[in-house]
Amino acid sequence: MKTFDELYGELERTLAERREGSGTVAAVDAGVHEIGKKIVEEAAEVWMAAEHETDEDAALEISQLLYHLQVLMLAKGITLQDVYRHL
Ligand SMILES: N=c1c2ncn([C@@H]3O[C@H](COP(=O)(O)OP(=O)(O)OP(=O)(O)O)[C@@H](O)[C@H]3O)c2ncn1[C@@H]1O[C@H](COP(=O)(O)O)[C@@H](O)[C@H]1O
Repeated sequence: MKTFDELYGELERTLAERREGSGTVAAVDAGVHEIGKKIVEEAAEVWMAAEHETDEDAALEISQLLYHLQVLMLAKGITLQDVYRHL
């Protein structure tokens, strides 16, 4: 288990080191357009799981959406602080 901030730090390191076999490296290399499409897909899966599946299923989909949002943040160079100051 890890927190939102811990995942962001891990992904930062993964990208800096361009870790072999990393889906995050591949996603960032694919670019913002492709990441954006994935975010829309994951958001729809969150909605469907929340309406039609279990809370555990919804939690899983939410975790995937959060991951892909972080991938977009890292692709754009948006930090946690950039986001948190709007919360
Ligand atoms: N938390 C996540 C995470 N959540 C979601 N995903 C990605 O999102 C996909 C889930 O999307 P779907 O349910 O649509 O599954 P899918 O249709 O098979 O998706 P695709 O593989 O086709 O894109 C997964 O297959 C992963 O590619 C994640 N990929 C990585 N992480 C974490 O990120 C860290 C770095 O991972 P790597 O970059 O892969 O080393 C590790 O701690 C991982 O646990």
